Amino acid sequence: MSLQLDFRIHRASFELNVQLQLPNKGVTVLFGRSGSGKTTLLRCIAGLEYQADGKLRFNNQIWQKKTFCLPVHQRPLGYVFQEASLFPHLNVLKNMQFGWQRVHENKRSVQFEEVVQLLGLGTLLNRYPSQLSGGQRQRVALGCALLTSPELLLMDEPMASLDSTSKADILPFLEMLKERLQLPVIYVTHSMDEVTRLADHLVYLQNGEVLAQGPLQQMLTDPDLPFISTGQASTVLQAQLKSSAITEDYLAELTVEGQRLFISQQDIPRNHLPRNKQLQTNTHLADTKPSGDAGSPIRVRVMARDVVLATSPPQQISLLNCLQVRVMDIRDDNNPSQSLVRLALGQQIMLARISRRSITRLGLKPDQQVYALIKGIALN
Ligand SMILES: Nc1ncnc2c1ncn2[C@@H]1O[C@H](COP(=O)(O)OP(=O)(O)OP(=O)(O)O)[C@@H](O)[C@H]1O
Repeated sequence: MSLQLDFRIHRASFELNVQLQLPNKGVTVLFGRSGSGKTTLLRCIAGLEYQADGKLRFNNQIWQKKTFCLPVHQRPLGYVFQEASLFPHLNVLKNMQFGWQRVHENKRSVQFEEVVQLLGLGTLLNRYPSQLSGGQRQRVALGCALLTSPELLLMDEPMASLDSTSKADILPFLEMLKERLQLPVIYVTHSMDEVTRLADHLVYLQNGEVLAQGPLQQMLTDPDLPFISTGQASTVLQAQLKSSAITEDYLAELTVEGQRLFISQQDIPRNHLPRNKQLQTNTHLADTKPSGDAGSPIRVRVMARDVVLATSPPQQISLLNCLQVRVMDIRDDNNPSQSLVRLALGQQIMLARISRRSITRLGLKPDQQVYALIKGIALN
């Protein structure tokens, strides 16, 4: 079960040549610089690029081959664009009913009320698009796409036109959507924040070709890819929230590879918090239904620059998190005073950016057991 594609497009100043097999679950992010071909590839999948030569198979359905191209409207997909495209003369309810009513009852994979609740749209149903903020419009556009009961959701930089407050508003909804609906999503962005919050699988496009693809953590820590050499170098740890996790001082206790990790309660997605703690945080999600699944996986982004290394566990120190890790390798950084250390934490990989002087002073070497110290407030 997957999406298999093989596309070529020749334009005067651009060529796309992409062969991919993508997982049919979770969020696949198409990442790359401006002009690398992300939108073009998404449009090929939707059937909107009429010059595209190639093949496309979604699960057991052939959407395109040499002699055949399934028309766009017959592909079971939803498409969310950079700018929400809503009917201006219809209120939110009618906009959402438009696609919903066109799907036969037997073919509906979501309930109308479920989508309204999931996206927190209950209080907006009587408003017209002109009376909505950019983030609210995008939530409605997403709702409209979901109500067509798609088997695949395509999202092209859905937050690119939003300010940072609206982005922060909408990201938790996307996280919840990903968790609640078993709907594969292909998502275009060049925001590392969105990548680390949403991606399960990452495809790195460069000049119309796939430079690399793979699971998120593997891609973010791959020494041959540009991610580790940026100032934003980070990794995403897969952790679990303990069931009695929220402490009296508003920290959440997680476990990662059998070790304890504390982060601020406010950085836990609201739907992961035990129910009695849910109203204390993220109040903009108040009209969505929480799941409260303690023990469910939580991703924690750790920036390489926020990790301190020690050869013995420090005493009397304010840092909350001290993880036992093994040095995998040490590489020169773009900044000549710095080194980038890859660390094995059980089956997972972390990054630390520390000075070359500290590497020498501590005598750090591959395979050495060390302690990675991270401030709780540096994690989210
Ligand atoms: N309709 C078109 N006709 C001709 N060239 C096009 C057309 N659409 C896009 N291009 C070119 O194709 C290349 C890939 O464009 P595309 O929009 O897919 O890139 P992108 O990675 O999505 O970029 P961005 O991140 O800026 O949105 C670019 O060089 C662009 O100028």
